[in-house]
Amino acid sequence: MLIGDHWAVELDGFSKRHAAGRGPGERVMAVEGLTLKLAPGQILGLLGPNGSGKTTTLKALAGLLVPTTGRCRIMGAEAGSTGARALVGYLPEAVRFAPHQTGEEFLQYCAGLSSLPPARAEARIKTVLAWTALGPAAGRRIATYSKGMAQRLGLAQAVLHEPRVVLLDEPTSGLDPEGRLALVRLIRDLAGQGCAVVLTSHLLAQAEEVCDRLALLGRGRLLVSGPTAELLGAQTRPVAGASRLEELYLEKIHADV
Ligand SMILES: Nc1ncnc2c1ncn2[C@@H]1O[C@H](COP(=O)(O)OP(=O)(O)OP(=O)(O)O)[C@@H](O)[C@H]1O
Repeated sequence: MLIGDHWAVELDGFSKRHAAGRGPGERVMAVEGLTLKLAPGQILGLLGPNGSGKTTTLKALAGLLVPTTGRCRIMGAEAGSTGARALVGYLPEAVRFAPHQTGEEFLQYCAGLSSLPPARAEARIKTVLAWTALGPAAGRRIATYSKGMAQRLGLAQAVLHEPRVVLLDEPTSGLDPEGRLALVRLIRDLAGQGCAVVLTSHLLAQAEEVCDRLALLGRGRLLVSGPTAELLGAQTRPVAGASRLEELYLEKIHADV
């Protein structure tokens, strides 16, 4: 399960309060006391209603937010440290591309941000363009890309520096079935290469199919987590028209009032 003595991802009592206004008392408790672990090569689906703390958790793991309390670690390194940043790749929910740039220029820019040496940058850009099937479109302006192509480019930037942990915020949202399938294949491929993947999604059927483990958040707190097969195997109450995961989701969210 572990590489060395470390989990790929470890959240230990992670809490985050966001400042919601100018006053010191105006705070939003986005995540409260979240403890989770993920081994290399596993895919974790972070689920929950809007505002339940999924993006806040990913941002903390990416080192973009400092925990209010608790710890977030990537392969044993404190999230946000130089060591952890080199090991983690992040695809935000909405990537902001400069539309005048070509796909290749965008990746060159990202390689610069990651301080990849020129020869390694060139080789990695070639590899990720081929991996995401964007090679033929590499010289085209991003403004001309379909949403599926833009999302694959976003994934290409997330893995450019060969991270061991990849964080994906709603990676297949808004994609057509073919685009979704292409992303799912790439995500599985990453796990097959030994990466730990944490993704958020509102698409329960897809999460059920793709994720080895699931964690359901409600109002910033962990409602249930575990291996997908185990969680769904315990779900026996039949609800007409609902999948086992939809059933579990609704049961836990409705109980969290
Ligand atoms: N920068 C911020 N400043 C203040 N409050 C924030 C900030 N970011 C998030 N929040 C609040 O924290 C809570 C959790 O938000 P978060 O974006 O993590 O939820 P989410 O589960 O990712 O939601 P969604 O499914 O809509 O993407 C919400 O109440 C949100 O309004």
